[in-house]
Amino acid sequence: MTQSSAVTAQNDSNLIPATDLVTVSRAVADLRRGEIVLVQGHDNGEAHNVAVIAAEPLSQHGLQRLCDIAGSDTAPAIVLPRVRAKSLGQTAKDDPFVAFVSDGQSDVDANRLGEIANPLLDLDALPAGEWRPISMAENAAIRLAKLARLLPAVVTVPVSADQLETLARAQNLLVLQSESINGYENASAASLRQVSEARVPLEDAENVTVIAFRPEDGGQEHLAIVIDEPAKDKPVLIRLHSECFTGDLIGSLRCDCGPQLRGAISEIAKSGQGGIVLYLRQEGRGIGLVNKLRAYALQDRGFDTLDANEELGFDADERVYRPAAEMLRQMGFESVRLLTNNPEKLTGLESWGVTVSERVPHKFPSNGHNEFYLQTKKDRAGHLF
Ligand SMILES: Nc1nc2c(ncn2[C@@H]2O[C@H](COP(=O)(O)OP(=O)(O)OP(=O)(O)O)[C@@H](O)[C@H]2O)c(=O)[nH]1
Ligand SMILES: [Zn+2]
Repeated sequence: MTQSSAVTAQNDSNLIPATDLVTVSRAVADLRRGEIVLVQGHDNGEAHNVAVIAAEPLSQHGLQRLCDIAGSDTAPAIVLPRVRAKSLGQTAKDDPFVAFVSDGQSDVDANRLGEIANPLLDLDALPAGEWRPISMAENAAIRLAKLARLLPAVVTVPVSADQLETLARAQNLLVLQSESINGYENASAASLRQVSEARVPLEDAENVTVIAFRPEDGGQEHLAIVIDEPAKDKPVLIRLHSECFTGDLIGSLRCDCGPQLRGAISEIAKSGQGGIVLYLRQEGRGIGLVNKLRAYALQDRGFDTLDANEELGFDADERVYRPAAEMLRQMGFESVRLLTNNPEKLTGLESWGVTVSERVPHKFPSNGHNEFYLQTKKDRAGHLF
């Protein structure tokens, strides 16, 4: 499969421009290293911009810079998932995220805010202050923290339009539109292009080509593991496999990912018709490895796999399937037989134009450690075991 056999750019007028895609990707890196980014938004027709720093990592120096932007009369807000806010005593609001503003800047300390944001810590009372709904820009900032695979919690201060330009120039800070952040995942998926391929014989399938697809913003590559030479004019047997460092690489028994990955490769090889495993870089159902380890710590305290995600401020499943659909399209496959027990993968692929002609069950025996995990997927996530 060569690049020339494939790409015809997807005509999608709703996509954000490539320049915005790159800016969001740069902002993800800034947030991860504790830098401030500036986010523009509007609520009820009125501009509301914020300077944002991630609650993780949060240094006193970074927080001080944010307070300097705000001026001495304005305390920063910490934006938290509702579930965390509830555990800290907030009661009224039902929005998924809410902001807490303490009465004075003197109460604000980076360690304290870091503790407030950390759902693994039990805390006593908050400083005096009040809760308020979040703005569009703060909502986008939470999205950015999720894209950065950080805890979905940020610290913000308001910034006027004039101040925004001055700050961007004087402190070399990135300015982002909320719409660009919200449109990032789609545009990044649509921008995937084949960048390399090689033959990689595997233990369970000798005739294998691994093809790497990279998004234009330089984000993580997704991989197509093409087994034998599947025909393009009939439904191809595929598996969508979401990255799982613990299960795929070190043999974790907490999940069923390792057996599912190896099992899919051998089942496709045995079919004699060829097929594809798409290895998608959405570790931990899209929350990232570090947050998955946090979710495991919560599961060790009694939360199930779905509630643990939500306790951290994520959806139970944050995965997207446009990258998979885009890779299939570029390789010339329109219709698939999908190895899965997860109905969301069927609807996810179909919503991006791939025909799923059949679901092929993909169940493996439990191992003495993952019974509750599998049972939860069946009982609560609708998995078809
Ligand atoms: N957040 C979180 N992610 C987990 C947990 N256990 C496994 N995962 C992740 O879940 C994903 C496993 O997904 P898959 O095996 O592709 O899909 P599935 O939803 O189980 O559906 P199937 O196709 O039926 O296997 C991987 O990204 C794992 O890292 C957990 O307890 N918490
Ligand atoms: Zn796993």
